[in-house]
Amino acid sequence: MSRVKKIAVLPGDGIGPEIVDEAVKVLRQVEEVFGYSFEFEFAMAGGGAIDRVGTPLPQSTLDLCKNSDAVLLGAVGGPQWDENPPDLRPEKALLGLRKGLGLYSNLRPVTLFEGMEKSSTLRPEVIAGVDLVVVRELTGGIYFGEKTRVKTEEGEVATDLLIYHEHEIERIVRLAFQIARGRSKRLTSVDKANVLESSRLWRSVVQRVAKEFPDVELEHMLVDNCAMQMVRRPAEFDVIVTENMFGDILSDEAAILTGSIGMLPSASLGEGSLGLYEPVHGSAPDIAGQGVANPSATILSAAMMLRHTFGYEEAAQSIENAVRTVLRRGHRTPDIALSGQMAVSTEEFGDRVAEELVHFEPTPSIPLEVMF
Ligand SMILES: NC(=O)c1ccc[n+]([C@@H]2O[C@H](COP(=O)([O-])OP(=O)(O)OC[C@H]3O[C@@H](n4cnc5c(N)ncnc54)[C@H](O)[C@@H]3O)[C@@H](O)[C@H]2O)c1
Ligand SMILES: CC(C)[C@H](C(=O)O)[C@@H](O)C(=O)O
Ligand SMILES: [Mg+2]
Repeated sequence: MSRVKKIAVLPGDGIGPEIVDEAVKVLRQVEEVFGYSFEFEFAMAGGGAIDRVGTPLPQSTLDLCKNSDAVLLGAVGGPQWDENPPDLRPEKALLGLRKGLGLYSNLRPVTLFEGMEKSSTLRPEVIAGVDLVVVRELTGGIYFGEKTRVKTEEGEVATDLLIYHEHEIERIVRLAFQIARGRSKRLTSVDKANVLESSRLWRSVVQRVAKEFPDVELEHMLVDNCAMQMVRRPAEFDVIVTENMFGDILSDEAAILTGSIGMLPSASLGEGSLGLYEPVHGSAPDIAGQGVANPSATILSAAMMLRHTFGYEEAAQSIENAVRTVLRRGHRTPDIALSGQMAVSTEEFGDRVAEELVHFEPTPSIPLEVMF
């Protein structure tokens, strides 16, 4: 019997608590079905933490995460904190967690589940066969460079430093090559090397690391072209590796290939086994508290946790298969429901996925599998 795994749970703001509840429900069902044991410890992060204790990422939360096997996060942020000074922004919690836990690689699988073509606003024939992974650098680049804001005679001036060290590029690029090797052996490196020096460094590091992976077909693509190709011929992408901000933007765009931003999970990993698992979307203040948020992204993030941190591959697949089955049966939240179809609530969707786990039978197809 494996030892109890400790999971730090940070529901956060907006729809965060609603979607995290469903992922925890599914993980509890995994305990029942597979005999694993999880210990969930809840903690504050984001806007709620600012309101209660005056900081987005309390030291106690960071310590809990460091002392856990994995972290499950909902989302942070909301309009009530939008005017806060930089250090009192909910998003600081996320950036602090990623940096504080050394989680430099962010895997964002983009999978089109069967029957979901019609849920996207894109034409079904354009998105047919979409199955790609965005590998996003997560602790460097413009998000973490020095920021300044000064008043001058001509008005205010603000700067954000975009800085990359060679070693930061090298480790994420090597991981992306390894992932590509385990999939279809195609890697697209996305940069803006026609303008940015940091991108020229990025490209030269990619070219150097590529020599270790002669079996992987590499292409370089400028980010503006990539944004266009992503909706023109998305099924031709397999693994995309890119820097922090480009990865943020491209992954939201890629979400629409799957039907909704509510479908995209993520894993943030570093050198050790500790990982942070969260949906790609935000706190969706416009639908918070209504019970209509799509919990798939968070449930699928829990599956990624089982795979990447705990090595529970069969249980991870069982969650993915359960989501697939529930969607195929037409149980869908409003963001992905077809017109004329009765949508289910966040809670009902989670219930259905949890019920489906009981009926799991392993299949050889693993669309979300990322090998490294
Ligand atoms: N990881 C995070 O915590 C995270 C990520 C992105 C944005 N944010 C924060 O969230 C807040 C809102 O940001 P935003 O509106 O730009 O992005 P968002 O992702 O929260 O919402 C964008 C749109 O997608 C919809 N949406 C998002 N998740 C959904 C789901 N699970 N089911 C159905 N619909 C869903 C929302 O209703 C909204 O219309 C901001 O404060 C932002 O900084 C947090
Ligand atoms: C909220 C924000 C800091 C965050 C990011 O840009 O990394 C979010 O958009 C994401 O994609 O996880
Ligand atoms: Mg984002």
